[in-house]
Amino acid sequence: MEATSLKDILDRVFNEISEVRESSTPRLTLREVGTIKTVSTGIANVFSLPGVGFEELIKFPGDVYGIAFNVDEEEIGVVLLGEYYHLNAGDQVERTGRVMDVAVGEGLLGRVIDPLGRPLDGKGPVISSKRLPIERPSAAIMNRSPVSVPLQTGIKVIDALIPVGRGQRELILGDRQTGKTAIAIDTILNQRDYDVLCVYCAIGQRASAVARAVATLREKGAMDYTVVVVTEGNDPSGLTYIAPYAATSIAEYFMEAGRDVLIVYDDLTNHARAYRELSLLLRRPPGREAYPGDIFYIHSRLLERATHLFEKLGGGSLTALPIIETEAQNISAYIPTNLISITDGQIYLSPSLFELGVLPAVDVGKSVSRVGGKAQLAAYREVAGDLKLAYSQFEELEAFTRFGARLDENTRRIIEHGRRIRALLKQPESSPLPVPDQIVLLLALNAKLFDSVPLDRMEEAEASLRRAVADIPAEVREHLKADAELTDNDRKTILGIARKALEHFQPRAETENESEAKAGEKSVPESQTGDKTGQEVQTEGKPEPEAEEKQ
Ligand SMILES: Nc1ncnc2c1ncn2[C@@H]1O[C@H](COP(=O)(O)OP(=O)(O)OP(=O)(O)O)[C@@H](O)[C@H]1O
Repeated sequence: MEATSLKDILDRVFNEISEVRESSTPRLTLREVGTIKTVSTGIANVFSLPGVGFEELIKFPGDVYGIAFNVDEEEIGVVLLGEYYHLNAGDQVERTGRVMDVAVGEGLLGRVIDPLGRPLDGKGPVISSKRLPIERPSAAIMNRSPVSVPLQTGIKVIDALIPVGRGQRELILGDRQTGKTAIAIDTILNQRDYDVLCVYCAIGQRASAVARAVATLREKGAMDYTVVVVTEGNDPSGLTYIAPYAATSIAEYFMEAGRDVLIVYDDLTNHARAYRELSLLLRRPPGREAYPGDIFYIHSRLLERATHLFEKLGGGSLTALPIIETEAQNISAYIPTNLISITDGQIYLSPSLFELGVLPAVDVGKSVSRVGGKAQLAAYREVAGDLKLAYSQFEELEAFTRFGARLDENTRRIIEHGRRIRALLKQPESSPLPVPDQIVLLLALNAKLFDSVPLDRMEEAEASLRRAVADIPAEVREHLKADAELTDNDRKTILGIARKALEHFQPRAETENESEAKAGEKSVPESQTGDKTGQEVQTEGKPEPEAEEKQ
């Protein structure tokens, strides 16, 4: 009995000792540590990290991370994502075994963050339960659905003549200060009524420009459905380089959850420059304009992620509006041509139109939307064809008026109509127009109801017609919003209301006294001029700054 109990005791003690031994066995984790060889602007060369993978995240002292970009046998070129002034040759760095990822989720809506997900708006930490890698493969062709739903920008000239569809990539390009950001921000503002989430990615922008954009979004209540990802001009180039990829992952999370998303990259010129800087510092061979050979690939793999997913994958979409700055209107420079060939169309902003006060300064002749037309609402399609034709005819003929040439009646009419089109397509910043208002204005314009309105009263006439939109019966207004052809009855009702709203803007008939007074002043009164001359074209309405300054 005693012997058994002694054996039991010994067994128990033995078991306990083994348990203690097992639990106290230190868990060994492998840490691969390398050493900094050199540090330069935004770049570090590291050696003794033989197992590192391409684009792996490397941890530097002071909680700074870097991405392994050049992976050679002897050393690794690392792009730094933070301040590097405290780093020295000889410092130790560590492999992390993971690639760069970013926090995603609903908690990001309304926030201003940097590409690493750090808050910049002073509203505390960003709440998110999921992270996605910043570089992800784009959707397979079989998972993509055709672009079929319009993305209303609320900007008349774009919605009517250069329509954008959900899932499309439409480039906005133009010289500096031509209103590129304004178009993108207005498009975001207009998404409030359409349940489209937005991501605005400011890449290497001036802090004041970013602050202005965020203030506009906040003031107009657009931050509720927008995420702003910011890198400023003085941020490390590495951070600027990863910004659009991180922003796209944030947008893709929503798209994969079945939502429609709009992403703005403002602008990819700064992105290309940051990549060029990094590549030159990493001693990659420079090519055209000193850009590295894979400059096309960095933008194509980014924009390829914009798409419209199939219904079985949730049917979400990601529409991309990349922005590019041109120099001296040179749209055939390297980066603009790359982007033009990657995207499904471009909106070109002309500095000369901007100077003439034609805002937004969209040059319709140089702008195109390759897939948006298929997604355009039927009511727009009805007006767009005539409008485009009339406008391009006008642009061709406008040159003649500069020389004060005598114009026949038909040409004069085309020019007068074109001037009304140009005046009506003007639109102030931050005031996107609802679809019914746009279609009513464009129908009236096509029906030449504006042609007798003096040019200096066009704004007033437009406002009057917009007020009259409220008088349009609800079922007709629904037709305008729905993707349905307008019936003859709809058209008649709309034009009837438009005629009434515009009747006060017809040129004032001269009273007898006024005519007599004029007759006294001039030997040949204007009303007696037989044919309409070029001089008359220039004196009608307000003197035309467009025609004069273009000389
Ligand atoms: N439709 C408009 N109506 C009135 N002003 C406008 C309009 N569009 C743009 N502007 C004004 O034009 C100026 C330039 O606009 P914006 O900053 O959008 O241009 P940008 O091309 O993005 O400039 P940058 O080259 O600095 O990025 C701003 O002062 C803006 O307020």
